[in-house]
Amino acid sequence: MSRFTIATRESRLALWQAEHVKSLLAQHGHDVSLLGMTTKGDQILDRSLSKVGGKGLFVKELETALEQGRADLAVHSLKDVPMDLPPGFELACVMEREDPRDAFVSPKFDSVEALPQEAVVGTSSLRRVVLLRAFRPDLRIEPLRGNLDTRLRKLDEGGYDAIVLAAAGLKRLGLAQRIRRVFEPAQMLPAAGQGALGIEVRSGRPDVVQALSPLVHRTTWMAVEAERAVSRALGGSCSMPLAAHATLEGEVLRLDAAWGDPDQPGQLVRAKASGTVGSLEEAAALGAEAAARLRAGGAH
Ligand SMILES: NCc1[nH]cc(CCC(=O)O)c1CC(=O)O
Repeated sequence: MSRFTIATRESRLALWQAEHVKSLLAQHGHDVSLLGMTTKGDQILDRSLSKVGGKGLFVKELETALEQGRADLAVHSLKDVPMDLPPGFELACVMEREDPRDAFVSPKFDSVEALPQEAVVGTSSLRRVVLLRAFRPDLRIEPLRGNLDTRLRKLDEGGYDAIVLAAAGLKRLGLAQRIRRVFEPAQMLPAAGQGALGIEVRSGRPDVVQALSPLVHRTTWMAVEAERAVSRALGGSCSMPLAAHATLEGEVLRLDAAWGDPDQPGQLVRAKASGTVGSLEEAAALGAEAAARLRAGGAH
């Protein structure tokens, strides 16, 4: 039984996730404390993240804490974790996925179909923008940044008719009652890794990897490995207008991916790949296959 420190961001969702891992590790007899920190990504609320360095801004400070030995593990929403970690770091654990779907949240309207012409929808996700435009080109999509509570507050203050958020975050924070409708993946394909938690460690920490092994959810890991491989093959950034969603039944993995050109509203490229997978490498190979199909269809 060991003592571990978890580096975490201080948003309500990040703290929920870190506490969740803490309690699971405690059930396995470990003594765990949290080290809360504010990252650059949390401070930048006015600009699009893709313009200032991408979502990696959410993980950098946590990695520094791992590097300096101030913490032993960092818990992340996998969606925010860059496709390739910097040298010296590794993904030691992927946990069981929460709902991977996007949620429609609105004080007045039941679904995106119920929105009037030219309604204002808040999201800063390029993926959500290109997918929404593909079936509702009339909507006025306005930027919306900040943590979940901030985004809900901005909706309640009347700035938007509706917003789109990950169902997982809302459910984890006990805000599921705010969900008016969950989008089926066929309509709003989720982001690679959405709803899954990933745990990062400094390389060369077999003690931490060992302690985390009971928390690993292999089915989720296979699915997100395929999803992340799509993104990696198309350039690795997590701020691309890209969606990738995989499910696993037995050993059969089915992967759907979509890419939309922000400059060509309404045009989406879609691709699928499926096959039997017995390892993370095989799952990643299906992701690369879907990415090649997207590229052949014009994704860049
Ligand atoms: N982009 C921010 C982000 N990163 C992780 C989640 C929560 C859902 C998850 O764990 O994937 C969210 C909120 C959202 O997209 O609405």
